[in-house]
Amino acid sequence: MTESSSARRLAWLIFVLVAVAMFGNYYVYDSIGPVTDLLQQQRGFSDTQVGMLNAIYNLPNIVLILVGGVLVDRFGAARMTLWTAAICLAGAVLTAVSPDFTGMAAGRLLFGIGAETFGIATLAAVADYFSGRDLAFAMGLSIAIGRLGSYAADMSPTWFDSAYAQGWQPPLLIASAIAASAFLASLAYWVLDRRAGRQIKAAAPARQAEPFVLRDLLHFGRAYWYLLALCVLWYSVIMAFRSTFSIKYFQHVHGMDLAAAGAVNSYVFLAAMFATPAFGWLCDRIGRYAPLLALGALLLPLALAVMALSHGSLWLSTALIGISFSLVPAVMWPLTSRLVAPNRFGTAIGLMWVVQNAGIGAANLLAGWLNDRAGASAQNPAGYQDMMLFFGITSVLGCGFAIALWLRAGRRAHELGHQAGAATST
Ligand SMILES: C[C@H](NC(=O)[C@@H](N)CCCCN)C(=O)O
Repeated sequence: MTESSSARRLAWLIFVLVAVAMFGNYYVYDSIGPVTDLLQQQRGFSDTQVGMLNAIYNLPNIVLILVGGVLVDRFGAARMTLWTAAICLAGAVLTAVSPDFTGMAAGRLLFGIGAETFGIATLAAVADYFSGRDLAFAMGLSIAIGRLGSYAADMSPTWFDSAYAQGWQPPLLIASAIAASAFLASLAYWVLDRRAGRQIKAAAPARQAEPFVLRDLLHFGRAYWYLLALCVLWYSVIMAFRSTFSIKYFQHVHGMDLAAAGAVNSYVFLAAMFATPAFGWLCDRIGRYAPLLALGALLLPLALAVMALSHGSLWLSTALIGISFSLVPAVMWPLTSRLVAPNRFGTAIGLMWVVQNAGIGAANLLAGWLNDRAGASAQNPAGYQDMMLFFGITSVLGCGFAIALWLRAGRRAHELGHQAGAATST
């Protein structure tokens, strides 16, 4: 076996471990939704308390992820994946075994503190081991496996029906067991990284741990700031609409029942599992990041317009959202690794996710307020127009930043081909 083929095997072995860890992390993140009803029936939790179990995940991250990103650059992806997987495991166990709401909320808080930094560390791990040719494919595949974790959590009432029949606790203990497997995979990754990793890390320049200086943020090029703006605007719309309001909107405006509305929503997730790595692969092959990103960003306002203006079947708008939901993440994260120096990748993502978390929170609040103000309901479907207008304007702005990035790429191609040896066309 040649040195490069054994290096490739090791890189893919590490990828499998990181992907198992990501699956577990996304599963635990989405494990509260399916037990909501049981928590309300058996423990008497209110809607606000259940909402708090998810909101408390985002709250610390509005500040903490930047620190997490800096720590990833300082201590390396493998060590931070291991530490944060341990924090996530502790959080998942505390959530599952706590006798009261306060203990469960503390568990979710702990999980949230670990989970977003874990997300940065795992993206950095993939960037460490995959160079230009496979980078977008490997990142797309790892995100897809994370989405599979979310999908598995949504399907868990069917797959683990006997656990759900026993009450709220067994499903959360299953989530803890999955968090434990994520921790073991992170431990194995850390061991492998220490033993052999240094020889084979991608052709990219190695990360040199350097102290963080606030001034470094100013050295990110203009293309990075356009990407950050797109990240905030696009994720705010996609998360607030798809995860919070879409099912209700499909029921009230398009006359669907709950099962049909949920199915339409889940097709987007399902499609993303296959399409995200496929788009990553395409991106690696043609090396044109900026136009693909602009296309993905453009499809979101188009999908919303089709949805709001037509009353026929939702297949076209669902397909457009599905492509956007797959294409934008498949391009955005590998592109970020090209826009900044390797030893600032964690910091760059951390900064993007700080603003992204705040944006998603604000978009959820504003959309809910617009619906309440207009009295949106099944009896008053027109009441959803303001929300759709808000999502439409926000996504058009996001698309504007994607186009600005593309135009910038034409003039400053080197900014988008940062990695040595990477395909530099944009
Ligand atoms: C890779 C990207 N992740 C994020 O944007 C995270 N800030 C949020 C992840 C939430 C589930 N753990 C993505 O999933 O597209």
